[in-house]
Amino acid sequence: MASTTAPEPAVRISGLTKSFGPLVAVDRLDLTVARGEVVAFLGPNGAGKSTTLDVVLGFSRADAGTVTVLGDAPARAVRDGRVGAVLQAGGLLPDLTVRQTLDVVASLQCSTPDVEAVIAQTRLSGLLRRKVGKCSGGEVQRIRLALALLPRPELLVLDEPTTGMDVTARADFWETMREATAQGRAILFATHYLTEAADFADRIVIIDRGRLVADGSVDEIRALGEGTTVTASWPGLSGEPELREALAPVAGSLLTVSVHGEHVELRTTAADDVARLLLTATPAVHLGISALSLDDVFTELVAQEPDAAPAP
Ligand SMILES: Nc1ncnc2c1ncn2[C@@H]1O[C@H](COP(=O)(O)OP(=O)(O)OP(=O)(O)O)[C@@H](O)[C@H]1O
Repeated sequence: MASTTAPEPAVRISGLTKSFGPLVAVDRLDLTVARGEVVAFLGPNGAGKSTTLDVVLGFSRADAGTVTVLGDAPARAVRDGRVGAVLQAGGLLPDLTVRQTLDVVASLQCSTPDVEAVIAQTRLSGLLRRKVGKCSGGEVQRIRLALALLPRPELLVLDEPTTGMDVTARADFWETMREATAQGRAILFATHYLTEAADFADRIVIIDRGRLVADGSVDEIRALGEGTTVTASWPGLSGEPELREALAPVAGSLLTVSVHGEHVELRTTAADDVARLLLTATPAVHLGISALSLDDVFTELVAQEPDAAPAP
């Protein structure tokens, strides 16, 4: 039940477990999305994102744990029009125009949606007479977004909404999202694109093999990656042993070392010392120092899960 003083979060997932036969797709997952918060849900293929979102949307039931949406059972919150979803597949009739599609869906709603406002928000006014079957992938996702916004939902759930779009279409979709969601509704979106997570979300949640591996702001996630990357060219370098020998005084600071021909790449907790040594005591040139990218951190986080994945 929603309280008048302290509203329940948009999504509260506690100990969610969901298996398919012997495969544990989601394993004791805890995740909360506050009202008005925008959360990106990341993980490699098969990590359990869609399985989790299916439970949040009431399409399937948890084997264990609890999920509430806006303080209610997921299926009920969805039925009451409090949740909008943008999914990848299904649901649209190719022979209807965009206008007809919006009108039909609007006519099925309990409340009277402001169709014109949604058309403006999702920049569909130039497409209204086009048949849905003739729209591009990016345009179809904008139509789906418009349909999801019609009931003015308090929570929007998007499952990889920009997959398959080119860079321009993706940027356009998120720009539209930004305008369409300026009203402070909560958003939970699954994505494979770290940049859109970093650009659009307040918080990033990463899962791997059904388990939570990181949950925090973009800066907090980035800070999980230890060290700084130092790159250089070393003309005539014979191999990694020669590099390691030269760096012996700072060996304790080295996290990773890789050598590709004359190209050297290191991760270290003492970038200045390593850089000084490379430039003064070795033939290395073209030195570069950079913070770890979000991609580096993501790769590291999902690679270091200790448990073996269940057999497929
Ligand atoms: N209905 C199902 N029956 C059997 N196995 C399933 C079913 N749905 C999902 N799985 C399995 O559960 C695991 C998690 O799948 P899920 O689709 O949730 O991952 P995901 O993180 O959304 O992946 P992707 O990024 O590739 O979409 C995968 O191993 C998948 O094969």
